[in-house]
Amino acid sequence: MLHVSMIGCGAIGVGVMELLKSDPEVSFDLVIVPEAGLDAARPVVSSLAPQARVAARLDDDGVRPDLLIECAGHRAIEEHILPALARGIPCMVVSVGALSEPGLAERLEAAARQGKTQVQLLSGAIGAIDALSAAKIGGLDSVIYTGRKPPQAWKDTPAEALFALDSLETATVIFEGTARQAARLYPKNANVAATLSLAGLGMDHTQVRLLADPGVTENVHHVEAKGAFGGFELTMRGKPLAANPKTSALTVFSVVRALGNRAHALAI
Ligand SMILES: NC(=O)C1=CN([C@@H]2O[C@H](COP(=O)(O)OP(=O)(O)OC[C@H]3O[C@@H](n4cnc5c(N)ncnc54)[C@H](O)[C@@H]3O)[C@@H](O)[C@H]2O)C=CC1
Ligand SMILES: O=C([O-])CC(=O)C(=O)O
Repeated sequence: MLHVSMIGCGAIGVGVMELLKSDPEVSFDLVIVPEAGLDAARPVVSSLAPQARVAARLDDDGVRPDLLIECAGHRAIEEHILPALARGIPCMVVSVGALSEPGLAERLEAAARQGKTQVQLLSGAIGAIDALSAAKIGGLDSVIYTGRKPPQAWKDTPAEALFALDSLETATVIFEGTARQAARLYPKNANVAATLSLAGLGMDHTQVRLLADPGVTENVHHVEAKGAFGGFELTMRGKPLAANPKTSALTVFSVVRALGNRAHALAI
């Protein structure tokens, strides 16, 4: 039985608890949300994981989880993942875009080394991370990522001030630049760009284009990679979650897969 503490009780966290509620090998013991979200989270958690407590932080002296998983947002890495790693608790992270902040990847590595443990960055909404990180070993020449989402998925981002999202009639490039710039400007939409960079050519050499496209209903991720291995092209058409159109449903499934791979006897 894998005893899991989870940070976040939003679109991803709820989806993950729903899918794992009848898995006898995974137990959610604690769900961490900010102080202001405790009352809202309690009834949701008690219906999906009745054994779980809801709290604003991991206990300093309580029972240690086998695994701490972040499904919350960039700030949660600083607040919860770094100290847990230093205490030796293995962690998984879904808000990979946070690692675009200079020095954070190195601090995560240092904390994990201090705690003699490991932090796993999950593939989330994108596929072929295994192929890309293997290709990197032989040498990569270029990685180009194009993210295309319906205009409403760019609400509450800098694109809202720059483009009339509600009345766009054609696909519009809202950002073009490096993965590092994309992750800084569009943190909730640039996790994929950051994940591809960390697996491949790095934040400053992975090219990114982001589009608001009234012609799509899905979150479309396109990757073109070339290198000593040859090349690949990948197009993912991710259905957005009803609870959060910025998040593709595959992100939930990727968390469930990662937890299953830790908990079950056969991993794939
Ligand atoms: N790697 C990938 O492909 C993807 C990663 N993500 C990441 O996952 C995160 C969560 O996504 P959703 O569940 O859709 O968001 P959401 O907004 O529906 O839920 C976020 C939850 O985390 C909690 N939370 C926020 N900050 C926190 C903190 N500092 N400490 C503890 N709890 C905190 C909120 O109260 C809420 O319960 C996003 O912010 C994004 O960074 C999202 C989509 C794809
Ligand atoms: O499609 C998704 O779930 C989210 C996304 O684009 C990202 O964070 O890069």
